[in-house]
Amino acid sequence: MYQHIKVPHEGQKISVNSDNSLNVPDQPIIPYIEGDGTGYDITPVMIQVVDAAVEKSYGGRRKIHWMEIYAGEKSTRIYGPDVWLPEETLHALKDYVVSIKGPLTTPVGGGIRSLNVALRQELDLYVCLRPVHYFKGVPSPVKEPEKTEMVIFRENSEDIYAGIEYEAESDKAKKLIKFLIEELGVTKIRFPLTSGIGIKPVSKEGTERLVRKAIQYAIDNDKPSVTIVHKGNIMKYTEGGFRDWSYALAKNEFGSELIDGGPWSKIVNPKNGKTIIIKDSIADAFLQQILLRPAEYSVIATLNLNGDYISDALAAQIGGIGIAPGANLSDSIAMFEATHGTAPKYAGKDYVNPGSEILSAEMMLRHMGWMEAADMIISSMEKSILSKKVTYDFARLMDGATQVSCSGFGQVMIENM
Ligand SMILES: NC(=O)C1=CN([C@@H]2O[C@H](COP(=O)(O)OP(=O)(O)OC[C@H]3O[C@@H](n4cnc5c(N)ncnc54)[C@H](OP(=O)(O)O)[C@@H]3O)[C@@H](O)[C@H]2O)C=CC1
Ligand SMILES: O=C(O)CCC(=O)C(=O)O
Ligand SMILES: [Mg+2]
Repeated sequence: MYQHIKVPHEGQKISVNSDNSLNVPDQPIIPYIEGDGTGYDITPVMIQVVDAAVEKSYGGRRKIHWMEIYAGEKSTRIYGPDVWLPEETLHALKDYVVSIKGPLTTPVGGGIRSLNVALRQELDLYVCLRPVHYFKGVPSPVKEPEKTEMVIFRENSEDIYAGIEYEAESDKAKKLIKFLIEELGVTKIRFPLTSGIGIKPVSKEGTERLVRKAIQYAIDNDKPSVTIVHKGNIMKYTEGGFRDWSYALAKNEFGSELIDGGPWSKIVNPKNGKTIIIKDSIADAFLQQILLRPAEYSVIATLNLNGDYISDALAAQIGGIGIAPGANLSDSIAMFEATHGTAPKYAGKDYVNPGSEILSAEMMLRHMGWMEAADMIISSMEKSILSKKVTYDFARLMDGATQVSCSGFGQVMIENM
């Protein structure tokens, strides 16, 4: 029994088999978090579009029973002023296996730590999967946006997102800095008395489980390369470790062989005999390469902070974060969410592009094996963009566009199914 979550009277739970495959009933209960800011605008539109795609694909045989669960500002209104992430929300996310969320606000500087990061850590959703795909007709700042076709595997559980950070001049910062200086002989903290200090854990296990998924994805989806993106020249034992453990995993688990003495290597895709190149790129150089030579990159495996930056940069190349979906995955649990945040200046105005959240739901439907409904969302998104009835973010860059609201774009999508 939940305190505030109302379980729908109809519908069943999705369950997980011992091999981590899913049992998806025809009438699953799917928990959703509305989200802060523009979450209020985009989440209902996403639900309407998904319901329409499911209804049109399966004629009533299949139906999602949505179950609202709470986090962020809405949670503090329902559970009490300090309850940002109720225990029962975590319980429902685990128990119902597949879920979707809107964006949640994180204050800069002080205040609560990120609820988005907390959800990923609590549920050990160690893969942040963010496909970057160009839809024809979307205005883009690059000349050939269709050449940007990548899938980001962002490590989602460690790096500086672990939140081990101490405020400048606090007792803990002083203690840690003293330890570094006196016990480890550190001499390079330039201003020890006024430094805030953070710790960046990056592990072999954490790297391996992420990169294993990225390489397997390349195999399953016939991709030509996996690029390990890191800043291992500067952060030798964290980002450099990530690179070295990644190459080692490719060799030990996928039988990769060095190309011209390495470190690049190649594996043979067991499914079709084609070559998959395993390569690496230093993060700063990578960020200019994706603009200049995007066609050379396909699957990207990277650490948490790099993945955060790269996600928004690549989204911009294909038209912006209004159309950038994502998933947070463990071996069994999946929580889908857009790449963008709460865009507070537009909150409650029925204004922003619901495309990222809708495409995140499309990924969710595909994850559930509901391919027809997922395909219908993709084809309707394509038609809707080509019809030039689009939200402000596209309309301001498109010749001859008709600007529609957030809910208006949802209606356009439903009409195009
Ligand atoms: N997973 C999550 O829940 C995430 C949460 N956040 C949180 O969101 C809050 C705001 O972060 P901020 O840095 O402003 O980043 P946002 O992603 O919220 O917004 C930045 C800009 O991106 C554009 N944008 C965002 N969403 C949309 C949309 N749906 N349609 C069209 N354009 C969009 C807008 O650009 P323009 O001004 O050009 O119109 C907006 O000003 C912070 O508290 C942050 O921590 C951030 C990222 C992810
Ligand atoms: O947690 C946050 O507020 C920001 C998260 C973020 O930017 C992301 O996941 O891409
Ligand atoms: Mg981000």
